[in-house]
Amino acid sequence: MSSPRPIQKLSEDFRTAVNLSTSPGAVSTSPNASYINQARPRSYSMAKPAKALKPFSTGDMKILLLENVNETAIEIFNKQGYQVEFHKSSLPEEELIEKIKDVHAIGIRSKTKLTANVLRHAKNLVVIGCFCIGTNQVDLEYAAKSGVAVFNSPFSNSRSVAELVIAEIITLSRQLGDRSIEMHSGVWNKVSARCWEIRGKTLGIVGYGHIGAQLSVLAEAFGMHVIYYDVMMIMALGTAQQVPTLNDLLNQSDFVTLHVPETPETKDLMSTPQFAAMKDGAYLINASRGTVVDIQALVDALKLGKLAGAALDVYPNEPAKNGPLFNDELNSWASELRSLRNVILTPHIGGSTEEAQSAIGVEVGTALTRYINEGISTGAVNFPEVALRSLDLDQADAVRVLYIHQNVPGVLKTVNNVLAEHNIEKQFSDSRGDVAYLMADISHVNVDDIKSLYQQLEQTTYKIATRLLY
Ligand SMILES: NC(=O)C1=CN([C@@H]2O[C@H](COP(=O)(O)OP(=O)(O)OC[C@H]3O[C@@H](n4cnc5c(N)ncnc54)[C@H](O)[C@@H]3O)[C@@H](O)[C@H]2O)C=CC1
Ligand SMILES: O=C(O)C(=O)COP(=O)(O)O
Repeated sequence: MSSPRPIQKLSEDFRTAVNLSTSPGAVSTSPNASYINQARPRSYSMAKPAKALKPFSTGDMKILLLENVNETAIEIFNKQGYQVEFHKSSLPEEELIEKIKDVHAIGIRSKTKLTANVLRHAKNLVVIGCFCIGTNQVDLEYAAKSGVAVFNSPFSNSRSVAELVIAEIITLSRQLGDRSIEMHSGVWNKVSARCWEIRGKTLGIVGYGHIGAQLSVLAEAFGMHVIYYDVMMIMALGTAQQVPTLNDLLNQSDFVTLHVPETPETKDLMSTPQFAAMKDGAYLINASRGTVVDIQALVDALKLGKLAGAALDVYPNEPAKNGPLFNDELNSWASELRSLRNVILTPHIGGSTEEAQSAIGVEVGTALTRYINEGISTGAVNFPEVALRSLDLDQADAVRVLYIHQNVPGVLKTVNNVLAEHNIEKQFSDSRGDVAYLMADISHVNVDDIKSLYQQLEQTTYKIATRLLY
């Protein structure tokens, strides 16, 4: 092994050698102890001090955060010395395209649409963070094929959504929304007609995943009988029962609540025939995605008195920012829906609690930092999941190779021929669909080797993206 050199010096040498400034190639900087302590996966041995790897010198990494991503994430990125640009709302497509051109990472929530048309302008993009559960707003396949990993927070706001739904079940059942609106306009209207306890009523949960299952437990604690429909066979919690078809659920439930992802199969899952199949006087709750309900058909069912009420948190078109924007221009049925009684309308706040947002900020912020600094893709939603134990601090002449490529035969042979001049200490490779990802730690590499290694890997036929960390 050659004698260790100051890491900052090595970084400068490499930057000069390969003439890279802010491209997603690779330059390391000095270790950042706070990151090592906070973010290292628990399963990693801390027996030997780990070498911190970064692809850019401090300050080169540009992160664009939209939609009021929580300050816990900003703190994580600031500690790394990354440049953070923060916006409270999402951006119009043209502005987004301009901004995404030179950023290395972007953090969004459910509004920002990262379509192929937007992503093709993102020449330096390494990673996308969805600071929410849903990832339907991102073209995941296009991102993967461009070598961009996508991370989300699979369950940090599930409890918040489940609690909101419990509140809505009682609010609908007791017509609390209407009573409150009346009182605010000075009207005393004491009624008990068609106001019910929820005890003993049947809750039908469509989609028994993280949110549906959590809700099931809470609802049973209120004395409700729970049934659920899911495309998968899922173990029932408590005394809940899975039913074989959506229709079985619809014609037994007093409350139907939707917790499915946005997919082609769930588009208009609830439309005229499904409302017809529901019990007379039942209620619908949707806190999943706006496309899951045909809202004009819901308006008709409510007007006919078939349903006794509904609570909607999500809509096919949602405003990009706060303000008086929920109108017919956005969704043709908006004013008709707003005029209906016992209909609760909320502005996509299911996951909007201090607890959820702060947890999501830490979770996704940490995942992005780990991917940027170490290449670890565990938990990515569109990408092969690859991780290696960290390099030790004393491994000054070691390089971590991150090589994303098309998943075709023969690539590893070519790449290993390039790497074989060095000592491959450890390597791991995985594929997902058309994309594969190789991570290798190699030693006995000097600065000139790094340049040539980078160039050789960049020239391979099936390469999608290369990063070298050291
Ligand atoms: N309103 C809000 O603020 C929030 C909304 N969401 C939405 O809620 C959705 C569900 O979240 P999780 O429970 O965490 O997801 P999950 O992935 O844990 O569960 C979804 C369940 O739906 C089932 N499913 C999929 N397609 C189906 C179909 N066609 N019919 C019946 N079941 C189907 C799946 O098998 C799975 O069990 C998210 O995808 C997101 O769109 C999530 C968080 C906050
Ligand atoms: O987590 C999700 O999927 C949500 O729908 C919440 O979205 P938001 O973070 O409020 O834009």
